[in-house]
Amino acid sequence: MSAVTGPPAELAERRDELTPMLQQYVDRCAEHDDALVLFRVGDFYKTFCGIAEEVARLCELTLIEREDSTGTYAAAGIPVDNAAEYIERLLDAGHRVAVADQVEDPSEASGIVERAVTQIITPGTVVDDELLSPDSTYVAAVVGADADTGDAPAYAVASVDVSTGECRVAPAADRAGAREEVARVGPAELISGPGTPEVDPDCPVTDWDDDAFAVDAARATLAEYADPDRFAAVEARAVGGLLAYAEYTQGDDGSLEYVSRVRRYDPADCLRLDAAALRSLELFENRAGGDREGDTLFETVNETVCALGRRRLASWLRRPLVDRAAIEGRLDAVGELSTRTLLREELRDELRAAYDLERLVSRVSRERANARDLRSVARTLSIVPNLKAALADAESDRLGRLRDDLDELRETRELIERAIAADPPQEITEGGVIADGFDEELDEVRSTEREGRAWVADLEQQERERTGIDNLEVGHNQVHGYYIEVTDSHLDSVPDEYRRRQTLKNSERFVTPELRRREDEILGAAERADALEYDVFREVRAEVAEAADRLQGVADDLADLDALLSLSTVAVGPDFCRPTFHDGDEALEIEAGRHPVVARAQAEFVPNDADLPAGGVALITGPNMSGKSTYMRQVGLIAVLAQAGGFVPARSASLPVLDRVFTRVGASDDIAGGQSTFMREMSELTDILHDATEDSLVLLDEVGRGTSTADGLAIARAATEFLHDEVGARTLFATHYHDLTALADEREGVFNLHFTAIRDGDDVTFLHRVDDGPSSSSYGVEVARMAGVPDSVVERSRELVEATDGHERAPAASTAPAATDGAGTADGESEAASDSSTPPGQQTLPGTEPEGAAADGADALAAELRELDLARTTPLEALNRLQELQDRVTDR
Ligand SMILES: Nc1ncnc2c1ncn2[C@@H]1O[C@H](COP(=O)(O)OP(=O)(O)OP(=O)(O)O)[C@@H](O)[C@H]1O
Repeated sequence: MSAVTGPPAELAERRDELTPMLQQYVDRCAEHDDALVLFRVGDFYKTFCGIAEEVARLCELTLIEREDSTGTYAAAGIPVDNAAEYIERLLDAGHRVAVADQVEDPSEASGIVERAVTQIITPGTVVDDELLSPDSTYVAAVVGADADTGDAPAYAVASVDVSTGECRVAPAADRAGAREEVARVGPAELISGPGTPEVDPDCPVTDWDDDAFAVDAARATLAEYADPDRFAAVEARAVGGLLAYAEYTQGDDGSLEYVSRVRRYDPADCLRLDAAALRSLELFENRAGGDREGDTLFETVNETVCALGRRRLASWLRRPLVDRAAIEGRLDAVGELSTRTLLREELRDELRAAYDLERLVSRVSRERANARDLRSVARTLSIVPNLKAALADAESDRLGRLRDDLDELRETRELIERAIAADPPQEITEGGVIADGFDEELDEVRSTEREGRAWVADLEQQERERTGIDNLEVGHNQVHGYYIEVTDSHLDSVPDEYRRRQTLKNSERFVTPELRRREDEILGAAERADALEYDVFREVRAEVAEAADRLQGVADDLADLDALLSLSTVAVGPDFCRPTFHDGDEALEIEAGRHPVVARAQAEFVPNDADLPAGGVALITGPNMSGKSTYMRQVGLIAVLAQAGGFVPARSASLPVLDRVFTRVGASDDIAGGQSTFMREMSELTDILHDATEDSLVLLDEVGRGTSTADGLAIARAATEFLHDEVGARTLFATHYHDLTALADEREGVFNLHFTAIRDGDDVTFLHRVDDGPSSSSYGVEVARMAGVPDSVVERSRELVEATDGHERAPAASTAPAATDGAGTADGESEAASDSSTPPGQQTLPGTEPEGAAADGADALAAELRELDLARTTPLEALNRLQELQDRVTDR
């Protein structure tokens, strides 16, 4: 119960004195004390007291005083007709919403109409179309095994999309694995009970009844959807507890019949991307936290034409394949579609007409579908024969299978087309829903109604002729029904059987016994027709619901086809190629690769090659903004896209099947996210060092930068050595620690790459081209010079850097097992062997004493100099900073 939810105190304490309506409100609030209760009164959802204040504040509604015999209360009302828009605001503010609807027909109620909560709307369980984005919306639960029983697996992560019925559960070996799976699912809401571990999700967490996660209760819930014996205890608890929650949120509807399959899956069966990788590769969100069109890999390659395909493509990118045959299967289909332009466009045109069949079917099963929804089901089914025909000569296995599997569901479609009116209204209780000719009884009743109306329509003319009153009129109003109106000047001509009904200013209104009889007949028939239509509609809907599984099968196939078409549409773009895969012992080779997102926005994008042998570690140096991160991400994205079954932006790509892509983006790059602490950096590094395998791709960007230079360098070096010596993962490591480049001479398989910039007068041009070998270490000072720093200061900086270079290699080398000859420095100069007497982290500066306080000062100075981020420093700042440093050196 939050501060504002639960029964308002001023009402609850005197419940018995309240009006019956407010008593009901208090009761519903008490039953749902964790949600804001919206209480249906007429055309509004009303709220009272504290809840009203909160709702009025968040929805910018007027707070009114409601007065009755028992007192005055604050009240606010949300109009039922556009409730969705307001409910969305309440959800965004972190609330849950319980909708209490009238569950009795007001005309039949004795006393106050009974209201019950029919739906609880939470961020992860919305089913209302108006509140749903086209993307998947999951609610998830994580459960840990009971430590005493030593059950395996240790954790399970369950997720369900209540709007489509997609439900899955995955085992996880440890909490990190569970956390990673939650990140991959990306739920809108996470359910937690006392036994559930903390996994820091990026979404609201809802406390949920602990009992639901107890193994017996959970198995009992699960038994309604799947055979509980297929699941380990911890999996059954996670998915059973979660489904119980989903049922609870759907109020009266109870069991979610359309959850027809609960799938178990193993996260290791896909290319694993943890939260850090999803974020830094910008798969679904750019690092600024948005998903602006074109800013993410997903938006860049999303050419789907229907919601089904959009969600499918997202799930393929979130979980790329690791099974080579399955990858090749998708690539074959993408390849075929990419070369057959006409077929591709024909299929896409057909799919544009597809509605969101998954969600429609779930609405049909939940008895929430209206007549328009059924028409949309039929419309979607009507494209199936065309798709099958278009795919008749498809050659690839995958497309052939799709063609053969696609189920036309002819009977279901015909049933809907025969039964439902062509353009039915939104409401299913007000008639006009069922087509003529479908139900005999309905047809009869309708014809009675039609005849009656025709008789009335003719009456005016007939009576004018019979009575000779030429301005006699037949009309209708709500109160008196049909009447015959005669102006006062003609009252003499009114026949005897006319009965007076109403006197107006200049006229009188009459009825006749026959008109009354006809009226009753019309009204009776209309009412009967509405009731009949409703019954017939429900029967038709129930019959369609019987085919729910088959319809979901069609939805599945349409989703696959749209996703394949999307990948093939991207594949025909300039310079995309089909990747090839090898067993993993060969190099990851990319020729003229491009970053799919950056290259799309940048016409002048410079393609780059990559050649990373098994176990190879590439150390990438180069000035800020030269393209290091882009290059590394581009390798990662090409791998992800390829394993999702897509063509890749390169001239050629020969790839291993990766098991995971790890990324660690250094502090400076993450600052925008506001969450870059050194601690976080290290814990992500720990995960990588623990979990990477020789089939993994590791992308490290400026690791160690969040701490002092010496520590950072030591950590970066040790981590690189570990990855190379112990793990054997393919690694790309972008670093500003120039000293790290010496590792290339010590370890086979470690090599240097660099990015350069060239100077032309005052202009710096970044080539964005990757080249072999390390970059020049004196680049920072060059930038300072270009920025206009005075010559004397630049000269002094150069001296300091050279001196530092000469000595700083000592600590780095001293951590390596083998002594080094110090060759292969930045400038290509050979340096003397390191001074092994210099302690780690200490440098000697020319013109200063090598010992004591002065040496410490020089150390600090050198460290500060190296940490200067020149690409992000304005000339003025640089000048001031150098002045400050110079002052310090001169004072000494
Ligand atoms: N291959 C390329 N062709 C054209 N432009 C590129 C290329 N690679 C990167 N760029 C451009 O250069 C900018 C900087 O690239 P990137 O962030 O990769 O540099 P960086 O070397 O990692 O910088 P830092 O060290 O500051 O993190 C990018 O935003 C992009 O616009």
